[in-house]
Amino acid sequence: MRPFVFVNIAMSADGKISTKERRQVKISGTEDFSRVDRIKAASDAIMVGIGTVLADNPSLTVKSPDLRAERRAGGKDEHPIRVVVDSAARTPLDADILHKGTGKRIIAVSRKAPRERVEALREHATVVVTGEDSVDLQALLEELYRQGVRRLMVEGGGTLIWGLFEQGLVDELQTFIGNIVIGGKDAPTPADGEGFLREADFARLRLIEAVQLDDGLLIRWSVENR
Ligand SMILES: NC(=O)c1ccc[n+]([C@@H]2O[C@H](COP(=O)([O-])OP(=O)(O)OC[C@H]3O[C@@H](n4cnc5c(N)ncnc54)[C@H](O)[C@@H]3O)[C@@H](O)[C@H]2O)c1
Ligand SMILES: Nc1nc(=O)c(N)c(NC[C@H](O)[C@H](O)[C@H](O)COP(=O)(O)O)[nH]1
Repeated sequence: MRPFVFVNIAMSADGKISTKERRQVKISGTEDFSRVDRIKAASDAIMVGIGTVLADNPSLTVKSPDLRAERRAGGKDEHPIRVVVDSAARTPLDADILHKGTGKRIIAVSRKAPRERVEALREHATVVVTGEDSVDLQALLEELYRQGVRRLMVEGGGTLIWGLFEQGLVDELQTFIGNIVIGGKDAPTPADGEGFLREADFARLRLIEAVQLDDGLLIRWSVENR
């Protein structure tokens, strides 16, 4: 058993999620950022790849005091469990995700992660070890389910999202398309990695809704062939 997995990503009108130097850019406007806060508050856990932690240093906390109060009233921690997929245990010990806000953190590493890094991270987070060279995403999702996670939000980046699509582990995709053009053939996109080679393998989506937010468009799809 695994949680319901939905990906939320913001991309430019030309399909990029950051600049080619992986510098974070503001793609969402205020309406989309408050929507992101709401769907985060409605999730049991939120997951990112180590590339995103190193590039953006996100805290992944719920920003609205009202939404945090609602979670507390429902008997939950103020913030969802924060999960980093980090095969080689490279999460910096001073990363905001380890220090900002209360609640549980999980760092998922592989068996090749250096033992001293893993021990240092254990001071701040629960460390889950799966996979040989890179984290076994299926096994990680099963472990999150065992820990009570039923609804998991994935916030990127493109490498982790590709890994989840490649293995048929995504149930829903929410893409906000913002009103900027970033350009650059090497700028990250919502699903990077190798990409599917055969049409038969493509993830197939069904449109749930498309709504205007600010000067952009939010599109929600369910994944049909997971
Ligand atoms: N616009 C947005 O909504 C948004 C959101 C998040 C990140 N970003 C951008 O994305 C970029 C970072 O993306 P990225 O692709 O470099 O890194 P990422 O966040 O996707 O992390 C990739 C890492 O995940 C780890 N990983 C471990 N096991 C894996 C597996 N089985 N499959 C896949 N990955 C595995 C690997 O160590 C890999 O290096 C940054 O530029 C950031 O600003 C944008
Ligand atoms: N939805 C969204 N729109 C954007 O325009 C943008 N740049 C991100 N980027 C994702 C980023 O990696 C972090 O998830 C957020 O910046 C949250 O980080 P904080 O919790 O505020 O520290 N996400």
